[in-house]
Amino acid sequence: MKALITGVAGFVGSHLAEHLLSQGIEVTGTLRGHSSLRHIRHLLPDMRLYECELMDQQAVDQMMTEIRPDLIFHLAAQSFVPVSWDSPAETLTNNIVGQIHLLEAVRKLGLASKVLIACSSEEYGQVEEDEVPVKETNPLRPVSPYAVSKIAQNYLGYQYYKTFGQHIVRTRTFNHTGPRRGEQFVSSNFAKQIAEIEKGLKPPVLYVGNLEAKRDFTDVRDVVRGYRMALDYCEAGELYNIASGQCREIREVIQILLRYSTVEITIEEDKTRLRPSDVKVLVGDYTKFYQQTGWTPEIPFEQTMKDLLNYWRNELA
Ligand SMILES: Nc1nc2c(ncn2[C@@H]2O[C@H](COP(=O)(O)OP(=O)(O)O[C@H]3O[C@H](CO)[C@@H](O)[C@H](O)[C@@H]3O)[C@@H](O)[C@H]2O)c(=O)[nH]1
Repeated sequence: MKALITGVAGFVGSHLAEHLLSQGIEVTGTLRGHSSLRHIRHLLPDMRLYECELMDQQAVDQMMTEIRPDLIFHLAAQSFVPVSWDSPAETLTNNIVGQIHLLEAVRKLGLASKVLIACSSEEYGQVEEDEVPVKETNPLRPVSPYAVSKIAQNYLGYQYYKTFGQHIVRTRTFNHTGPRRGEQFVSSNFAKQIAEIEKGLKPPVLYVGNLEAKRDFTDVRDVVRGYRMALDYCEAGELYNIASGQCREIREVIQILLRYSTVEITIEEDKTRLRPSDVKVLVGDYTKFYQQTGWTPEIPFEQTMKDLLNYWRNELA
């Protein structure tokens, strides 16, 4: 069984590669020329890397001709919401066109690959309090260019399934975190700041943005287990929420991280961290995914936060 992971050098890609390799699957991961290998260096003896620019159709065709994967996990994307306000055109182009090139290669080569498209709960956007936990059928009210790019990826997946019969499964994953999470994302950013304060690298002030937002966090290691199950058990053309079903105010993330630390801190709002529009509440109903696969999250959020803090302590050591 051969799997292709696009964006393997990223946070989710590295965990997914680890998981698939542990199951005896042959893994090839794509990355861009300038990507750092620090999250995947330990996997290199067992995994093939393929430098491929997804914006280049010819490069994608060549890679797919060589690899002919049974499973494709399409993760590569511009994934940080605030960047999408600074660079909306780049976010939309990267996230949409890269995926078109991948699906076009599958079509032109007549491959029977099963494809997972990593969509996002951000697509739901402005969710009303009485709509949570949100089901896959909830209206979409996107409030960022990133959300729009993910809606496009989602519907392109649907369209290629309908038009060409490709085996495409779409997952709408809610927030996920854990060791190796990029430092710009909220839980990782706070954990890194706390680790820096512990080491005396910065004054005991934790800079924050909007602490009133509510999110649904799942451990990345549970998410990647779900991604494999999605291609094993889910129906082509269908869309599934992957979530924990638990709602947490961002403020609570700080409280939990601080339980594992002895530092005294003050919290200060950093206005540059506030967004032009922020999704107020996202909590997912993953009943459909559970019924199809038997998947449930296993790692408690507290454990995830402990592991994330330890990750940053090791990085700074
Ligand atoms: N990044 C960040 N966010 C902060 C901060 N303080 C408060 N927040 C709030 O914390 C929430 C989560 O922010 P992020 O971690 O940046 O994640 P996101 O915008 O919810 O998007 C993530 O989840 C999506 C799934 O819903 C993913 O699709 C997306 O790629 C990303 O992982 C947002 O409401 C944000 O305003 C801060 O200092 N930094």
